[in-house]
Amino acid sequence: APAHPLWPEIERVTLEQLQYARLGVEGGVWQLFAEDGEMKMYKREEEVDGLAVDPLKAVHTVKGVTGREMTHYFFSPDVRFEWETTLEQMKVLETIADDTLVILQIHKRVWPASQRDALFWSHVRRVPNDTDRDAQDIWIACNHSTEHHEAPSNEGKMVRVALTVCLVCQTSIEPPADGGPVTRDHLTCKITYCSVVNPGGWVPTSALRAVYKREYPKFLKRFTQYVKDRCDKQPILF
Ligand SMILES: CCCCCc1ccc(-c2ccc(S(=O)(=O)CCO)cc2)cc1[C@H]1C[C@H]1c1ccccn1
Repeated sequence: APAHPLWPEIERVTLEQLQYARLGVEGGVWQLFAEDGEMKMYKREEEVDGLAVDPLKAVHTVKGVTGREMTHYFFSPDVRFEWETTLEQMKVLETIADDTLVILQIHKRVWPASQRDALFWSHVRRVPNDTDRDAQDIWIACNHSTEHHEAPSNEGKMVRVALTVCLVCQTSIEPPADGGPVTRDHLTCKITYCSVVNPGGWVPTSALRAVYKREYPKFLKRFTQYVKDRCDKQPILF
């Protein structure tokens, strides 16, 4: 494993997020707040220092793509502006490895709040499925706020959010009955997207919850559709 000062934290947080995502939405603590076809979005209403920091967990089933493809496009900075509509600027501050980056993102201002930026490490990895041998491996992409000497301190211009986000994907293959080749029609990708965003500075709770209710379903729907479109007619990446 690369000898980088962030590596122990990246390893710990990524595996913690994997366990957190795999807990699903049992326990009755999660409130369903949006549904669209296979996509179900849950939240928990929590406040930290009077700020709404509502953990979010979404589950979705997407046909025709693999978990490797889904997490690849989520991780890749090159395509982020294709699907992230709230992004104004993005800069890769450090390439720690080909699967690990430090990224600074400036998001569009969301009225009535002041503009926000996010500084985080981003990591993607394949995790062998330890419970079900003949299942496909699990793929996880994880973004977690970090410090970085190259990130400009905004001199009060921008408010920095704190976030931990993960996208966990499990691919299933239903092989064709006639023993023919596996095509995208035989693929199903089960997705769990988790996010906890601390807005970093005061936003009226009602306004923030309205933004979450509007932005998160749009974001996950647009992102997953983007991956389906990109993968259509392309060779399958398992
Ligand atoms: C008044 C709003 C204050 C908080 C604004 C804010 C900033 C960043 C983020 C955010 C940052 C990263 C990610 S990601 O999953 O890592 C993908 C890469 O971009 C996801 C969401 C969210 C929000 C909250 C609006 C909410 C919102 C929700 C989904 C989309 C846009 N805005």
